[in-house]
Amino acid sequence: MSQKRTIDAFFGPVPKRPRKDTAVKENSQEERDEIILRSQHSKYPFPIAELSASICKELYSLPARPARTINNEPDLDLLYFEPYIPDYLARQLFQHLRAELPFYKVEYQIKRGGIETQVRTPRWTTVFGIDETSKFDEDGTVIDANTGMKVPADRRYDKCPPRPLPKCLDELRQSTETATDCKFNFCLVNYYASGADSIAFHSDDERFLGQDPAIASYSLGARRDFLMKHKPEAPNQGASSPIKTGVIKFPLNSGDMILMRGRTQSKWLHSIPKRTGKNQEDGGRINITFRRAQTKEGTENYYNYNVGSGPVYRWDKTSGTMMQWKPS
Ligand SMILES: O=C(O)CCC(=O)C(=O)O
Ligand SMILES: [Fe+2]
Repeated sequence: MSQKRTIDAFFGPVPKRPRKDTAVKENSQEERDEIILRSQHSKYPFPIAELSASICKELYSLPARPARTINNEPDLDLLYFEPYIPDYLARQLFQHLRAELPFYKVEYQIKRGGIETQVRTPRWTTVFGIDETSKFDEDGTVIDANTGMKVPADRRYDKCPPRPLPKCLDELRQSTETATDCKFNFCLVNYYASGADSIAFHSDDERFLGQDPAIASYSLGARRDFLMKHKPEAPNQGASSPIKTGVIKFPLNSGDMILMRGRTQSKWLHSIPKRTGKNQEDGGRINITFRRAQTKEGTENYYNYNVGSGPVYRWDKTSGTMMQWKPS
């Protein structure tokens, strides 16, 4: 057998078992790629496979193309990597993440015009990370970022306990930090199973992200339109002539990454609209965003809306759908 790669202590490998269905060749690259290491944490429903050694190596050569700055509209500041990840690699990443990550279909209540409505998130979601007041030690225990002491029970961490980024997402985070000069402590993942899944116009400008947050957003899989429009300005606010930009459309391809920064979140809205008709069955799309939350309220918010309190789902290759997962 070939050598085991070194890994962080708390991502300890599941005992190695050669796969029965593969003919083992002597110390070849294929053989090394057959050894599946898994990230583990007490708050993961199941261990999460790492990327193969060969995919991992490819991540070091990213981004595939230098970024283009898009700042030709009022308050808009984007870095567009077209692509960040080349197509063949984006395809492998898509397959890996869809098969390996735990997903959720979060439901929550909102009050509109005094009436309570139940909302079912129109896509699959999952999240990993912790705000900057805390971090994980080598065993995966939540410790205070300053003192290094174990964080005592905190209501904001109780309902959905925080969990670290698995190695397969953490490696992309590291690449993203190097390419953008930004720091991230959260990774949110959306899976749009078909064109019927969507995200409505919104901005990611919560207070817990601080002023003018930078958010890196990756697309893998099916091409979907990313729409942006300026927030309406109050009539007598600042500018002598009101801002009229209309809707800007980015047809995002697999492997593309957009870094939204500056006033983009405070002044603009973005969305992924549904696709209808013959475009609806598109094979699915994964969106990964890296963000930096500053307070425990951020951790609470992200887990509430991306994990929630419902069942865990996992991709089922046979049926090609997400299936409810139960511990065996
Ligand atoms: O899927 C996308 O590209 C956008 C996702 C998004 O805006 C969000 O998760 O806040
Ligand atoms: Fe967003």
